[in-house]
Amino acid sequence: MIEIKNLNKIFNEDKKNQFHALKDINLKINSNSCVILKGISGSGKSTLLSILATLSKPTNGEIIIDGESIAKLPDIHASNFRANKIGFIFQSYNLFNELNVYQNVSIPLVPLNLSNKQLDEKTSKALKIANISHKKDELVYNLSGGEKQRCAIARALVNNPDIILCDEPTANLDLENSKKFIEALRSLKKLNKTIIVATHDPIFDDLDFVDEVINIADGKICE
Ligand SMILES: Nc1ncnc2c1ncn2[C@@H]1O[C@H](COP(=O)(O)OP(=O)(O)OP(=O)(O)O)[C@@H](O)[C@H]1O
Repeated sequence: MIEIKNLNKIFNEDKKNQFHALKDINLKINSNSCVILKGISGSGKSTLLSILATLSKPTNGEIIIDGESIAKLPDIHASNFRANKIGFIFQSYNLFNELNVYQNVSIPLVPLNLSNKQLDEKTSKALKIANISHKKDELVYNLSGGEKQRCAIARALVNNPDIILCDEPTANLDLENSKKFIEALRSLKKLNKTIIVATHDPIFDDLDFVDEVINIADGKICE
């Protein structure tokens, strides 16, 4: 269970360009559920996801994930938390073009100090689930958009995280690849992951495996 309590994010606090991006957010997200966080550009979706991923800290408020308070974790604990619990799929994939698919997918395992055998087993499994094993030796630079997305899915899965966060995952995909991404999400749901997708893409409307749609506007949750 993810509990968000009275969460606020103010950028550039006390400066002329201060901006209140998240305003008193309160949410409960059940484990193994798939939630769509819907809102127009600039509504605060990415800000909320990056705080949930411990990639940035809130100005105030609490986030409790499976009983652990994560909002103010010191950086070293935050990176351990991420390595064990979180898979993140970014809008722009955030892959290293000059590395091959296998190398990109195995990156989140580096902090875990695994043996080569364990590293290979986990990486191969993630490549298989994301249906990108056949390109494992290819440089990411040479992949199509849909293949880059599948590589990003494999990287998000490689540490077998409980929680998968997706930020505008279909923004750079055509309709066919967007539909394939939806089917990949459906499979992740069957693997009992908790999935949060931030999007304004109508393709996520009315999906049978989505448990809840949360609307966000101007940094606030709309009831
Ligand atoms: N580092 C920052 N400094 C100042 N303002 C910021 C910063 N990051 C985000 N913002 C502002 O916070 C608001 C919310 O941004 P956010 O990226 O969370 O929106 P979003 O809903 O994800 O938008 P999009 O769909 O376009 O990605 C925006 O107005 C943005 O300009």
